[in-house]
Amino acid sequence: MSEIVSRETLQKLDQFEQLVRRWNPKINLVAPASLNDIKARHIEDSLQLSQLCCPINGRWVDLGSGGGFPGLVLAIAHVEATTDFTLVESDSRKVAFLRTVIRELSLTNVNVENKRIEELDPLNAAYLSARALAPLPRLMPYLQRHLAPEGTAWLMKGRHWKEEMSDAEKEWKFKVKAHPSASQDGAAILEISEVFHV
Ligand SMILES: C[S@@+](CC[C@H](N)C(=O)[O-])C[C@H]1O[C@@H](n2cnc3c(N)ncnc32)[C@H](O)[C@@H]1O
Repeated sequence: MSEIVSRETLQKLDQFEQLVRRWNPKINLVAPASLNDIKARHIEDSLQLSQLCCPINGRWVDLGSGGGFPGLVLAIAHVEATTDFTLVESDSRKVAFLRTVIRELSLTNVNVENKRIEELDPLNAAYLSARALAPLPRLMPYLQRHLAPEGTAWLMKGRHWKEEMSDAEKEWKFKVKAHPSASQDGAAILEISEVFHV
């Protein structure tokens, strides 16, 4: 990880990791079994998007952020002026955690929407991300509603991504490129654009 981010970013990611550890017993931000390996399982996993999408230019919206993966990790790694991040999370306890991190790390490029995705006005995002939120067919309406016409979604999927894609293709037309995930055998990051309901 140290090869891809600056020393200041590494320090902030360490602070973030400490906060996850502190809050996790209360609100289960990550599975307790993965707590010993937060860096590889959650932080570096999230940073894969940074490598795929760089440079980021425009509004990034992370749906169902939970403990901040991948949206808050990306906001910590991308403080450039051309980018701003919105984290959408319906669980108020997780929102309290996300806002605490934002305050303690003095992040100015990220805000949190404490709402259900379905309740939001269209967000016109240049980038949308979602990790462990829902199967692809359930994500497609969110993409159609919240992606800007030229926008791209980056969906972090487990090993059943091919079946999810076949299911989604029954009702949706979209452009897709599958990038193998470095974190888990068989997992993929789906880059999706030009979404239309059939
Ligand atoms: C399994 S967690 C994944 C969290 C995070 N993305 C990660 O990878 O660790 C899914 C999160 O999405 C939130 N969520 C689920 N459905 C939602 C909805 N319709 N609108 C907003 N947030 C939602 C849940 O509260 C939960 O925090």
